[in-house]
Amino acid sequence: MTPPIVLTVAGSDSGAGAGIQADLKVFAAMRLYGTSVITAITAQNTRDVRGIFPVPAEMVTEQITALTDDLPPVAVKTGMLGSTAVAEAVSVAARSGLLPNLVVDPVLISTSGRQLGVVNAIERLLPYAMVATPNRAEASAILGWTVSTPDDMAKAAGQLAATGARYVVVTGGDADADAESSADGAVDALWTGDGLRLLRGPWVDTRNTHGTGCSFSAAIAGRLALGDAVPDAVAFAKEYVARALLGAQGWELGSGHGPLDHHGWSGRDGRGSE
Ligand SMILES: Nc1ncnc2c1ncn2[C@@H]1O[C@H](COP(=O)(O)OP(=O)(O)OP(=O)(O)O)[C@@H](O)[C@H]1O
Ligand SMILES: Cc1ncc(CO)c(N)n1
Repeated sequence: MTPPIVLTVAGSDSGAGAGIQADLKVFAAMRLYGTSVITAITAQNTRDVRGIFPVPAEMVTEQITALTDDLPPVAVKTGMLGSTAVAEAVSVAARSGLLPNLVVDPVLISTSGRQLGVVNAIERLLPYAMVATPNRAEASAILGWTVSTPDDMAKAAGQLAATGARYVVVTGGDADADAESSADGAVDALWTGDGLRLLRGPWVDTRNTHGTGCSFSAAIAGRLALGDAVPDAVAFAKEYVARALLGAQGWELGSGHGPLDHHGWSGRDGRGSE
């Protein structure tokens, strides 16, 4: 069967744990055909982001039109956009209907603390999002108040719907900074348009968490490309990330936050059947 096309619009991570490289691994693990539009090049490893080279907005537009003319995606995710000009170029494409089933991961700061995006750029794109996937820090930056507990996450998910995103998942993966919340398991809050749900999964105790957010949003886009409804795609992505974290728990790649095992299906195929 010809695989569905799924597109990532994101930054390159030289360490290949996050960004474009992580997204393409997720798509490959799901046996989808992944394409990519690169918004910035980062010099990065498991410890830090050392340099950022932005791609000009015109070149981002040229990549998008080259793909939509010949390899049109069924679903799309965005990650690091870098600049307001790039976010504007991506918003123009979204407004023209070139980016269907759009999952917006509002990347603002890397796990290692480097600024990778700006709030007003993300806000331009959110009205076109089918799903937005901010973590707690990103939700806090967009809303202007500190999102911390599961109750806060649920409230934030509802408030973020006002940005125009149809579904919002506020993820709680940075809870390793916060032992109390990791004791509750891995909690995410989902706004579905007509209600809120808390999604709970087992907490995986590991240092290898580089790229969890990128992989999560890529897996959601992947399942949308396969025809899932959004809540099912989100549930699948949560389980996928948990498995990928477990698979890489014993890995020793780099001395910082190492990558996930994107192919760690434990006998499953990429489309979720045993
Ligand atoms: N240690 C963990 N154990 C289980 N699930 C986790 C863990 N860390 C993250 N997750 C899950 O991974 C998904 C992505 O969430 P997370 O909050 O980590 O994204 P993020 O902070 O944007 O990632 P990044 O660090 O790549 O920016 C969520 O479903 C979250 O619950
Ligand atoms: C390129 C890139 N995108 C996203 C993230 C966030 O994890 C990162 N560290 N690097």
